[in-house]
Amino acid sequence: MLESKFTYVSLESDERIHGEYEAALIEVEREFGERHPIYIGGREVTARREFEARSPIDPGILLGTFQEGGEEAAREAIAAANEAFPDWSGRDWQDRVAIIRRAAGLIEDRRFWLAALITYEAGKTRYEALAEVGEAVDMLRYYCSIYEQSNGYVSSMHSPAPGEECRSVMRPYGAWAVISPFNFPIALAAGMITGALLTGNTVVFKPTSKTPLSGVILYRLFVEAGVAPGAINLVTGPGGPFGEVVVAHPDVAGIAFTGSRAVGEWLLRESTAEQPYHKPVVAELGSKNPVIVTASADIEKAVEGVVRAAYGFGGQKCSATSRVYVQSSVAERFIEALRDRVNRIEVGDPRRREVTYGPLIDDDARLTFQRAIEEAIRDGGRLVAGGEVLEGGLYGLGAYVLPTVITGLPHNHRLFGDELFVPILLLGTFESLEEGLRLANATDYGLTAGIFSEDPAEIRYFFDHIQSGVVYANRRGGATTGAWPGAQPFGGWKASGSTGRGAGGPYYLLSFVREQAQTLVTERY
Ligand SMILES: NC(=O)c1ccc[n+]([C@@H]2O[C@H](COP(=O)([O-])OP(=O)(O)OC[C@H]3O[C@@H](n4cnc5c(N)ncnc54)[C@H](O)[C@@H]3O)[C@@H](O)[C@H]2O)c1
Ligand SMILES: N[C@@H](CCC=O)C(=O)O
Repeated sequence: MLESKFTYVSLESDERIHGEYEAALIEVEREFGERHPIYIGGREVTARREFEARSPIDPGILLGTFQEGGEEAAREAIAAANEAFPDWSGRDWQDRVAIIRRAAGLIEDRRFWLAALITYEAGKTRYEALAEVGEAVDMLRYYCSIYEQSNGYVSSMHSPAPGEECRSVMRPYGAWAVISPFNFPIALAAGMITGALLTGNTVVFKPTSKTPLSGVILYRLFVEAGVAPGAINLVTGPGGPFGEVVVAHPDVAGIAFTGSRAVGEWLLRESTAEQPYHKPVVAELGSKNPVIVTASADIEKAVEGVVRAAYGFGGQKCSATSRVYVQSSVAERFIEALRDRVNRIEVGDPRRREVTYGPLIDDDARLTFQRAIEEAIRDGGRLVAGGEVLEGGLYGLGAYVLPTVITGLPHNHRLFGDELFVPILLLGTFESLEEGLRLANATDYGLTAGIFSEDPAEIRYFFDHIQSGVVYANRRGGATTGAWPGAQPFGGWKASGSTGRGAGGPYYLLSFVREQAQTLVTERY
């Protein structure tokens, strides 16, 4: 056992992780190259078409071949999830807690293997991958403890009239579609699946086609832990046909989605339009997270916090810092220190210990990076650091790009507003803290935000006025990244989320249940 927990903000690692992780890198390769079915009601199903998943580190590494499940597979899986619902929801809630705790234990036992898988499939470094697996374990255990503390959401209520015995019972809805993104293929998928299963709902899980192997492994883990076949089903394949079915199918009780704003808003709109009545859509979406650095800030701390949050996993986190606003009087000092620090970042093969971040997920991400740089320069932006796509050797195989800082663009430029999901940091300046807050809030998004200031009054002003769901002050380990279950409930305001309740927080499970007020009148009245 490791002595300390390994999180996203761990600044030092236990030496022993390296040997175990490196052994797992070799072991996990034995899983590669297999053909994987879809799982419906515990049956292995094949589709008419298949697709291959390859590693972003080197597309020569074939991770596996997967079924391209279409509308038919989605419908069959919804039927299986509905068939399993009475039994799964009718179990004692303590049984479901025991199963999810077992799933957490299995994930923990295989943490190095799973971290190695994440490295190959998503391109994360060992630090990011191990933290993600730890997040998954703690997320599942945290939800179990919340459910237990809430007595399975059964509460005795007051008796308003003689003989009336009243209870509030939070009940599951039915079969949920769970749709996950590529950037946290284990933690976020496991979190959404658990939200649904623990509370008695059943699941049709569709992982992204960018990281489908993690999806298959996660499905197997939940089944091994004791989730009944049919209570969880797995459909791999493109999002479009799956989405078309789940937004309109009357037997879909709800959708849990984490991913881009465009897809999430489409699901919200279409579900409202197509379903016979309102169904819950738990949507955790993108962002454009700001950091404010005031004149009172510890500049070294601010630079470290911004660098870790802007470039951890190559900026491919919904929580990544993508805008930094610096008070004019310290801007020059901050920019110099930032340039120096960014130029020391090592981009390369994420399997290597000394690498800070690896490849972007795919060629589309590389194109987004290139086009943003061209646009910034065309519109008068200046490169403080980076701006290049790396070439030659391993770099020529995947999408490897330099961490980039751009200044000189007007605050209302598109690049200050759109989520890019690549390692590009936009830098602007402000005169007063009020102006800094106005700039930070000038976006539809509202997921995470940070401030660096040594003045408590400034920090209070920031907390009171920033329009984001997850906010940090003076966080060297990650100015806007690295929320942890049970500590920082992770939910977006405005366009960044649909429920106002954070994942990994005390209210998350409530999105998967609806209240029933039960009144029993005893016979003598
Ligand atoms: N707020 C959060 O908690 C959070 C966490 C992680 C990632 N994200 C966001 O996710 C995005 C990155 O992930 P991504 O590139 O995988 O997102 P994405 O929206 O491209 O894909 C997410 C999932 O949606 C599926 N999908 C695509 N089109 C669909 C459709 N029409 N109907 C149904 N499903 C469809 C995909 O196959 C995938 O499984 C970023 O915007 C990031 O900010 C948000
Ligand atoms: N817990 C992670 C989740 C990021 C999602 O993309 C963070 O806070 O950075």
